[in-house]
Amino acid sequence: INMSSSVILRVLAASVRIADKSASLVREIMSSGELGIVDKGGQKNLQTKADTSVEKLIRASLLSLFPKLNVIGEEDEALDATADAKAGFDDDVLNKSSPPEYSKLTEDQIVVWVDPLDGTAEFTEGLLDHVTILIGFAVNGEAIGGVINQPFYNYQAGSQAKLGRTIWGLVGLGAFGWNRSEPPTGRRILITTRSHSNELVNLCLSSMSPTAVERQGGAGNKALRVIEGEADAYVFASPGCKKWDTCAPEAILRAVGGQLTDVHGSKIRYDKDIKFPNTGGVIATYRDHQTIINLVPQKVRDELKS
Ligand SMILES: Nc1ncnc2c1ncn2[C@@H]1O[C@H](COP(=O)(O)O)[C@@H](OP(=O)(O)O)[C@H]1O
Ligand SMILES: [Mg+2]
Repeated sequence: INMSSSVILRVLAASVRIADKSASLVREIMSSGELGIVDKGGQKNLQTKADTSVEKLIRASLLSLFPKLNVIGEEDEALDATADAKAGFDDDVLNKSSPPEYSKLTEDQIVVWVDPLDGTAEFTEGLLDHVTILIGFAVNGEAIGGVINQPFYNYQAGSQAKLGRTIWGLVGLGAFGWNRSEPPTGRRILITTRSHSNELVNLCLSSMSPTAVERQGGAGNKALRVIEGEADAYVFASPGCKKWDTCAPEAILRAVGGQLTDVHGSKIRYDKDIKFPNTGGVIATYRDHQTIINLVPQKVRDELKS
């Protein structure tokens, strides 16, 4: 390991490898057929053995290398000392040079938001390409870097296709591992929740005169669809998403010039002592963010306070 790399690049390089190991674990649990589904209460709020085992793996691996990081995860599992923490570092990340603004960051300044399995409801239903593993990094309350691993990418592409992929990014450096198809001008495909819809969510969508509305699981998955040009905006007028759902997606969007905010267009904060829910909802775009924000109806603005 190149110890001359900045801390943020080393944390990212480790996280890319940890996310890879996590993806193998998720695929193993899926093929075992024993998902161990637990209902956490509320609307489609599920947990599986994959959520808890992956969170333990990510937590143990990161903290064994960087003990001063602030790691916050969806499942809040106690640290499992038996998790094999040796994942190594990704060379492609280490070979980049850190943007100057982050070169002096220290471990304790970084807050890591972990969603071990985003799109859990869809995972239990076999909609495997909606599932992602999210590791996001925040500094001074802002999402600055992240990893999105899609463990079942290509699962319908035949047995020759390589299963799974990793997208990572850092603001000021860019994001890697994605491919954009430029959408036709004038199109407005909105992408939103599949399993957490309600009247307000639908009111917001219908007020935006969409060309089409797609309903898919996962905040990570939906952000990727926007980045790659399959959808024009991710719109979720609900307080149901949490910081671990949006930190990595927001950082990667920002790294490629996009935005992820609440429905008022205000930045989401990721300080270590912040409340978890994104009470102002979520809107993400690759471009023309303000155009979408301007279409949010007053009733939605009134009901979703930042
Ligand atoms: N009403 C709600 N209650 C609980 N979780 C919600 C929710 N609305 C959204 N979420 C969470 O936000 C993430 C994205 O939601 P969706 O897939 O519906 O777009 C999911 O994360 P997890 O799958 O990691 O739990 C989901 O559980
Ligand atoms: Mg999630």
